[in-house]
Amino acid sequence: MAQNTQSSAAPPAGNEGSNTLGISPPLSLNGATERGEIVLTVLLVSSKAFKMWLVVLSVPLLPAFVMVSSRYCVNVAALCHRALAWVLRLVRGRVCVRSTHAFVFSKCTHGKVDSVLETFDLYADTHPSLCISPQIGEALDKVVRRVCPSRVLELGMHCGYGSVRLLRLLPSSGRLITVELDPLTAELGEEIILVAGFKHSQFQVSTSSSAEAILTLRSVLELNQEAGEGLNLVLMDHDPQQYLPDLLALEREELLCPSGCSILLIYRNQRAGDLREILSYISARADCYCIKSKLQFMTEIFYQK
Ligand SMILES: C[S@@+](CC[C@H](N)C(=O)[O-])C[C@H]1O[C@@H](n2cnc3c(N)ncnc32)[C@H](O)[C@@H]1O
Repeated sequence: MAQNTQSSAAPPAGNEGSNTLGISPPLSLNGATERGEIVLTVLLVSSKAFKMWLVVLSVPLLPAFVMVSSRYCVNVAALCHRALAWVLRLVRGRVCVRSTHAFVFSKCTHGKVDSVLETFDLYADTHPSLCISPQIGEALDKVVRRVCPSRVLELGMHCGYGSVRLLRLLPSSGRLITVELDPLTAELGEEIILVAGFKHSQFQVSTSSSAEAILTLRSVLELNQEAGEGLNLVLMDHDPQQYLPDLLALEREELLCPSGCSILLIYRNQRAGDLREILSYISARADCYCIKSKLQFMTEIFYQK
């Protein structure tokens, strides 16, 4: 029954001008359609002519256009890359130690320090990361090259980026003690330091809070107090709330080299206010402390007794 109803409603073949009921449109409507078609044709023709003129006029400008676009193309591409990287970091949300480790472990060339650092930087380009940035890294390198430390303490190892960066500039007799609160992070970070090619004779990972680690440092470092031995460089990159208590503990335990020790305080997100307490302590202790340099993200203080 339904099939019959449909076939009777279908328009007869060859009657394209009719609607489904077979009724022709009124004459006035046909006229309007024709006028519309004429206007459309005129528009098409004139737009074609316009395009042609545009092409003709732009030919002499082509070399200048190529020059300008090739000059700015790089910047546009870099801008697009940075925008995309920023979006990816935003979307990915939280810092993930396992993901950082897996990326660096699988993509770097094992045994090549520079490759390890570059792979960390590559990861941080498109993922949220707590590792120190290349900008902080370069400032850190400058201090390490100037101080030439033989005993270094890093508080806040994370995935080992800073440790690798420090270790590569230490003299052959140099030693790094690096402290990490979180056991999984400490384990994965230690593996990366080994992947970079360093040996346990050059570094030691202490899996504990900075406060606990400082209490054991004297025996770990096997310091000869009579010879005036101590730490030559301390990198604080853990919890800014702990910077002052840890500095006081290092002093109390007599772990800072009396002939001179540089203490680097890292602060992220330009939150220099985090350092207010420790800096007011330093300025009150002008007898043995001074501020050596202040950067946007790092302050170097110098201790000498
Ligand atoms: C900003 S990340 C350190 C980045 C690292 N220095 C680098 O170069 O990649 C801070 C690390 O400090 C650790 N941490 C936080 N508070 C700590 C504490 N009181 N003692 C030891 N480690 C701590 C965190 O678990 C985290 O892994």
